[in-house]
Amino acid sequence: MCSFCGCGHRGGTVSGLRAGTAPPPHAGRRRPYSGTLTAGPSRSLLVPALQRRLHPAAPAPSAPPAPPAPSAPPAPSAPAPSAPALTMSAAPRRKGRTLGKRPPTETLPCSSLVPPGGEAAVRAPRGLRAGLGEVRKRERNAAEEIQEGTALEMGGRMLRIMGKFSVNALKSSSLCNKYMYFRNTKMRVTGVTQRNCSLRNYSSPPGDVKSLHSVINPHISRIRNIGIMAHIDAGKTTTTERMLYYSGYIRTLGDVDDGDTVTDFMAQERERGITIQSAAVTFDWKNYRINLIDTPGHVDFTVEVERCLRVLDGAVAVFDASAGVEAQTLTVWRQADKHQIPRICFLNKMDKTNASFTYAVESIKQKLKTEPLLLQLPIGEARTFRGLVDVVTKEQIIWKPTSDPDDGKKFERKLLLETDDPNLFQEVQDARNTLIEQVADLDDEFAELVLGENSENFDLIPADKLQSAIRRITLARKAVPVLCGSALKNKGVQPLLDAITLYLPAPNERSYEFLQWYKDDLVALAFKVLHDKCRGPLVFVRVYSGSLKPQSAVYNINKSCTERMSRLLLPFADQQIEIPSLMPGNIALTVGLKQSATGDTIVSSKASAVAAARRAGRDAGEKKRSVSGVDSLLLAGVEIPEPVFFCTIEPPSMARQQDLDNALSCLQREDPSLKVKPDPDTGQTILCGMGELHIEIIHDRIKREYGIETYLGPLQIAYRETILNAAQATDILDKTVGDKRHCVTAEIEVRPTSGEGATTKPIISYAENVSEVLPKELQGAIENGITNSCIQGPLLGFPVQDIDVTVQSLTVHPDTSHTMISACVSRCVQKALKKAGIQILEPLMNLEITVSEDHLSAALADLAQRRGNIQEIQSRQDNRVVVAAVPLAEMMGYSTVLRSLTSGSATFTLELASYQALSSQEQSALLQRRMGLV
Ligand SMILES: Nc1nc2c(ncn2[C@@H]2O[C@H](COP(=O)(O)OP(=O)(O)OP(=O)(O)O)[C@@H](O)[C@H]2O)c(=O)[nH]1
Repeated sequence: MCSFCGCGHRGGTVSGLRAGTAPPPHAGRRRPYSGTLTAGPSRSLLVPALQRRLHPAAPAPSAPPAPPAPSAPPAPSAPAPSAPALTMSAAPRRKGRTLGKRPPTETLPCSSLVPPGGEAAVRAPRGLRAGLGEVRKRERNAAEEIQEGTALEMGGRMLRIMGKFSVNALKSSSLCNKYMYFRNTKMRVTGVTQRNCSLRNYSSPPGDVKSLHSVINPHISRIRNIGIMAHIDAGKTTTTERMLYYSGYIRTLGDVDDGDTVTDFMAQERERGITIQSAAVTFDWKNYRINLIDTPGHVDFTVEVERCLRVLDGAVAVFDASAGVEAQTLTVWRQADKHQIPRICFLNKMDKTNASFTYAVESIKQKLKTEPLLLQLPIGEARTFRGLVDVVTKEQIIWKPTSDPDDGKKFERKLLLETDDPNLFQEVQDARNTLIEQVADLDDEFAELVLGENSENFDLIPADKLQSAIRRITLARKAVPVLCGSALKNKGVQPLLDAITLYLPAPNERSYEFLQWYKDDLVALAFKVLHDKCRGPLVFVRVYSGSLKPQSAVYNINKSCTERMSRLLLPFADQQIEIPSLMPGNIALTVGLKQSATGDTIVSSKASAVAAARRAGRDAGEKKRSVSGVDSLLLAGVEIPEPVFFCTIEPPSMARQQDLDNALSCLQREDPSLKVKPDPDTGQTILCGMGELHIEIIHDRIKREYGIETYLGPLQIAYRETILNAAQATDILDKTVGDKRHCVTAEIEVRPTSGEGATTKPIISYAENVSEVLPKELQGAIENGITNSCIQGPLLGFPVQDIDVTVQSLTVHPDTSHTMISACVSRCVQKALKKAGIQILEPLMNLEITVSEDHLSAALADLAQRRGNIQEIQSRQDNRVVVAAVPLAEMMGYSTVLRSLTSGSATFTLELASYQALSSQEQSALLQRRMGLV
């Protein structure tokens, strides 16, 4: 039994659960798991089970000995088993029968595909690999047993069987000539060959020094809450995967291109090779606890990045060393500035042709306007990149292919001597002197040291003093340490991990103003919600003060409700471990919180919130403020930008509308940038998103995760409306409902906002004669009416932006309800807006295209046809970067066009810049289109 959800899934509880965030294997997603524990222990056995794995030598406490499983994978330290490999043939399968002549069976000798002991060559097409679950299911039905670690050849490709579903040792005779199906492919096992296949043996934390206490609650000074952020494809996920590997939490390296990394666990992520959802993983590195969040790089998921930054104490900005600072890097860098997050830069992809350390550093200086501290220098570049020199200690770190596979675990670290490489030695010497001068300029304490006894010889300055000064500077965000490496080639990740622990802050080194009002009471922020089919919503929380305990009630300030949390889980690499408490500074998953959504503040009780509100009120000089009125008590939520695309979404039949509504509300809790609303005219459900990819992914998730095949209407642009002139209107509402007469007379003026803004929140003011007599309780009803009328503009129903609204006069009959006041005010504002003359605004996007010189003119010519305004053409190594402003309406399906224009060599990013007015012809053409006249 699955001990998490109580469903019938058989398999290890601890090791059987997926990466950080995913459901158990039976949920049908994600790769299968190796089962170091064959039968799921009960909840109470979780901690002892963990203890046993941490101390493998210790006898199991009271659990009955598990029956010997013939297929159980070896202990982590044991050599990989020698498992037989299957050879299969593939034939197309259509509607349940094979059409035409069966293609000849091709049997390749396994040895030609899998090098001895080599997993590296076992590369299956992503789709096929994702479909192994299917193969496995068929296998089970056919009562066949395949051993984990088996290599399976399919269509001439070798596939690894990654799940554990063997009972008997593999017998070629019993498998040969049996058919299996995968999607439209019928496959036959034609041979079984004994081969060594290394196992991906997940989630056995190294059983060496860690005690249970350190696993659960490390000292706060040893916690690092870190995010990995960058432009799309810079290598965040690859770097994260290496970190998990070197810290010992996964046994084999996953690969983005193969779709088997720990943090990219959604089917869509694995198929597309991109990160869509941030994933939180916890691991330990040299006695430090690292809670790491891998964030998406695509601009459509910027909100996801921002909400993660909210709970981070530090970040690693990853760069493609051949491209330097790219468009999305700038965006996330600004977000990190906003949240005052200390950062480290990691120049990745140093192995790439065109990689240039100097170019990347220069672009950090120029574009990010920050001071880079070069803590490392590369040894070689591009193909010759083989290691780095630590500028602080003057040690060279060289990765030599000493092991097979060359996983980068082993490297040589020794002092760089002049005799080793005189040029490099001089370069390092110069770089160290420059670094010391930079640090001395930024840190007074270090300056004293440099100017004192060591002024004559910088070589005498101890490395630890320099490191401490670099730490202070990084924490104060006066400069950023820069490191380099190649995650894919397994170089530079261990020094990066060291730098994270050395230079990025612990939670107690960050200051949060709100903590003073809570004393030591619990304050936590829910920063991510996932829906697990079995366990319901899983809410990721970060604790700022106090402690969280399972089976306890907590109070959600945003939702004003008390909720019960049933369990607390640590997302250790790709498994979730139940813990008895969560201390300040730490991040964990909670089970049981049904109401909490992303961005909600959680405290221990309502009384605690009220007490904190009172203290905050006292501080602000305002006594007796209500809890709801104390915004400062809520941890700053994430600003969600307005979506730029929308489309209608329909279920396959009316009977499934309820299911669709439910799926959408779950997805909205996970993703606050997704907006869902009914169309006021047609009653259809409208889906609003941040981009084409965002909506496509949501559509796909509804199908895969909720089993609803929905129909999307054409993708449309979310325009905005504004007014051209000031105007005034009067409205009278006089209605008798029952025995009550509701009577309101409102006179309201609207004006275009004078300042720069692009805000859809109207600025509300009251004429002096109104504000003097207006009872406080009516103010809410009036402001509701004004805000509601601005949500849907009078011309096309788009939000109205940049307006000032002044209530000139208001007369209210004593019996009038607040709803009637709101309705009258809303109608009055609509009247005034119509009189003021409506202008439609369209989203204007910042477009950045990276294109080779050969295709530049084709891309520019195409932009000219799209009303594009080219602002700049920069050089980036051998490529050109075109920066332009283009209306979003012209960018539909642009990726396909650009791909064909540039033979797939160009890339682009699109980001909302502002809203610009449509010309009168464009506006009338749009009106006609919307009315269906053209
Ligand atoms: N040559 C080279 N390629 C790399 C390196 N690191 C990552 N890559 C490749 O770059 C591509 C993108 O890698 P990811 O790790 O998915 O990048 P990412 O930043 O996580 O991407 P998103 O999450 O989609 O933004 C993959 O094809 C990787 O194999 C590296 O050090 N060198």
